[in-house]
Amino acid sequence: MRRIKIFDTTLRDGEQSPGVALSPDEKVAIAKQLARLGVDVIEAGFPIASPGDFAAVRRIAEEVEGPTIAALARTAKADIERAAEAIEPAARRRIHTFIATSPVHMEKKLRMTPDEVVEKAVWAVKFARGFVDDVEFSAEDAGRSDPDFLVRIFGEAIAAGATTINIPDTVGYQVPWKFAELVGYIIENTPGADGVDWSVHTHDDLGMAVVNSLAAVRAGATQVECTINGIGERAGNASLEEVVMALYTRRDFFEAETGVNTRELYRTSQLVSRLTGMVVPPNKAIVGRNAFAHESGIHQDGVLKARETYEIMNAEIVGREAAVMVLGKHSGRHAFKKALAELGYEIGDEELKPLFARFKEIADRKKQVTTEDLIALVEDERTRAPEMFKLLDLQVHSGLALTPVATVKVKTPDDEVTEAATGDGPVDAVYKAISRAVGLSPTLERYRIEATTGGTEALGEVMVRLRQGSVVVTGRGIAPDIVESSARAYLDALNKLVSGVGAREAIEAP
Ligand SMILES: CC(=O)SCCNC(=O)CCNC(=O)[C@H](O)C(C)(C)COP(=O)(O)OP(=O)(O)OC[C@H]1O[C@@H](n2cnc3c(N)ncnc32)[C@H](O)[C@@H]1OP(=O)(O)O
Ligand SMILES: CC(C)C(=O)C(=O)O
Repeated sequence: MRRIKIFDTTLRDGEQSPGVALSPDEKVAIAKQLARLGVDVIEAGFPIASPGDFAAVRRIAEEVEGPTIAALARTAKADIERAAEAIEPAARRRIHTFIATSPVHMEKKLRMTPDEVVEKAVWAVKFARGFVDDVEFSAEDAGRSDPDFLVRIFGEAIAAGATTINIPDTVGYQVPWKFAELVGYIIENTPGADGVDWSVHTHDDLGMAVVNSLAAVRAGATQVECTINGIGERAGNASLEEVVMALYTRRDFFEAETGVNTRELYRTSQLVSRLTGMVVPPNKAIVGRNAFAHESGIHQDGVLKARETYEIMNAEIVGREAAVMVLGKHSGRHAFKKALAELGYEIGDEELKPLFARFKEIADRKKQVTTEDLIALVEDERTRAPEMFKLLDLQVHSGLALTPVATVKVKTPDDEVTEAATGDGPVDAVYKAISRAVGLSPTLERYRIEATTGGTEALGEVMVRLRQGSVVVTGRGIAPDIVESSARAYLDALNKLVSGVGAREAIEAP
């Protein structure tokens, strides 16, 4: 196995994400977690950029043990001196100096000739070597640079004392085949190539940062520069967790390993997301909320039978809880039954049928069916009386300047009856319309509504108590729409009243 070094630049290139500014305390907290994660190098910042950045790099150099602490510097005297001063307390320290090598950058931005660029690079590497033994040289925009010019400048940088050579695809222009070709060509042709680490630093402008880094590893790169959650300038950098887990999961192919403790990946991702305020998309590989969740029936059934049918990694290996089954409109009977069994409900095939049908009805109207929804569903179904009256349709009009009016269609033992009524509120109107339809008007003694979970997505669970003479019944109804759950609860109670199921004598107050 080849050992690939992980160079984390969350605190430098990651912090270049628009809208992100970390305080020194926050940077130290992230750096300590990166050390626990086991990265080889932490690029702690760009000390010349600001007094705050200098202070953060300095504190990381003082307080964080384990990884090499690197600081970025242009090929400028003041930058290199400031970087050297900032990392001075670290046990292992690196100065990372860079200059652009693409024609457009040299001509338009730096306004320098290629010869001047080479001269500046050589000078900077030698000057940095005066402070530290570990110097990284990067050819900014290497992805759009002439390969032979890169061979030339890298050869000279190595001769000047650079110990790591970085090939950045600064603007995310590369594609894996071409990038692998470029990296392979450079390593093969640069004098002194064997004595240094070969690094890549890729950006995600075309969504290829990770795959370009992996292609470079195949072509001989020994270090990958990346960030937690893939944050960074513009569309971001190669995501550390994706690079690491790709190398780990496909070690059969890459024949390479990193020193990262993968079980710390999720925790690190959460910390970076919290402190930077950059939300991790739910579908983000490895660390997104859905990365280890299964929603569809066929997948859930497969995973229940053998996890590896739909999982290429265990969630635990990246520090997350085991894969979760999310119940929704695509779920099937196997996952539904398993979820109920986990809640302690022994459900036979006969009972499963109507329960599953109602679950699908609810799931069609609700994004996710929660544990609380399931409990309410089973309890509702189990205490249900034979359906003499069944709700077929319901329409309600209400508003600030409208008298609420409800129209209901109810199936009775003999017929389908449609009735309408007005009321003090939409529920009152519905209850009056149902009473007319079924020819019963018991007293509504109690009405209670609860949301099964928080949020506007919750199912509304309604409980009503009706009284007719000395007989009392309670009814329950649940649905995503609270007027519908009110109607269902009322009809459930009416069914109990006429069937006698669950009916009891009222206890009169003395
Ligand atoms: C690809 C990357 O991600 S590189 C890192 C990018 N990160 C950052 O820029 C964040 C921190 N940057 C900063 O705080 C500021 O840009 C500073 C402090 C570095 C410089 O600020 P200023 O002196 O005001 O210069 P400004 O940023 O406007 O322009 C950059 C200057 O550096 C020069 N420059 C750019 N890269 C290099 C280099 N590698 N070596 C030497 N000079 C360089 C530019 O040509 C320009 O010089 P000029 O003023 O002679 O035209
Ligand atoms: C400084 C270099 C490595 C960089 O960030 C880039 O080229 O994107």
